[in-house]
Amino acid sequence: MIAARDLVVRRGERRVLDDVSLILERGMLTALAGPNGAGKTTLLSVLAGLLVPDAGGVSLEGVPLARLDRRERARRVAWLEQGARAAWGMTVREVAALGRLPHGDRGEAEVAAALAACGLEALAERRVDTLSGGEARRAMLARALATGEDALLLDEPAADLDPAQSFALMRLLRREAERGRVVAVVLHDLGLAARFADRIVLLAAGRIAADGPPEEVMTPEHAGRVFGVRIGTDAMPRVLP
Ligand SMILES: Nc1ncnc2c1ncn2[C@@H]1O[C@H](COP(=O)(O)OP(=O)(O)OP(=O)(O)O)[C@@H](O)[C@H]1O
Repeated sequence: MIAARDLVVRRGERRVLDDVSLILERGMLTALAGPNGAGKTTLLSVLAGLLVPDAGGVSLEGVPLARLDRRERARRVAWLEQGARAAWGMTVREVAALGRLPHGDRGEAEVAAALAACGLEALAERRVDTLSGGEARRAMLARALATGEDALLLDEPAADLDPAQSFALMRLLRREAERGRVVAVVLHDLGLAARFADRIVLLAAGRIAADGPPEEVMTPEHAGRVFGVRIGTDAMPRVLP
């Protein structure tokens, strides 16, 4: 598991993470949601060990991330940054294989499994700079999948994906969680979070505003307080997963 305790990140005078504590268990799919600027990316990058907090700390299976060398951390915690895109002419397979860099091996079986999981087998030899936005997003996801042993931390992986691909992504993440990984994912699509996540952590102004199963977190009261919008349960036609 990944445990974060009393995290504070300051940007100038402002605390963009303000005393955040949270434990991410293996086997659970956790969605991080919240308004723009709430601190989701900041939190995920601290959890990945890429940003050192001003106070507090993060541990992976009881070992402080700061004590792991960068290579080991990169092997164990896979990270997909927001808007990640490979812009040069590598093939999809080569991009996925970048996930094996911290392992120092070719990891052909892991790369093949990641490509298959992302539905990219038919595109494996295509140059990534010829892909559609959604296909390119899946190629970057395959890179993350090929890497991580313990944890997958993904920042808005569903951006650019159509409904079928979004659902496929969430099912894939559920399977990864069920295989015993820690899986945490930033989502702006609250419907997607509500349908597929085991747990939703709602961030607002650098603090945890709500944390629990979707039915407890996705309430009209939280939506009003955190996002300033009204949500209903019956007015709109719903796409079923
Ligand atoms: N390097 C930086 N310097 C100054 N302020 C920063 C820096 N990085 C982030 N911030 C600020 O910290 C706050 C939290 O940013 P963060 O990217 O974590 O938000 P977010 O919840 O991921 O937002 P979004 O949904 O828009 O991606 C924002 O107000 C942002 O402007």
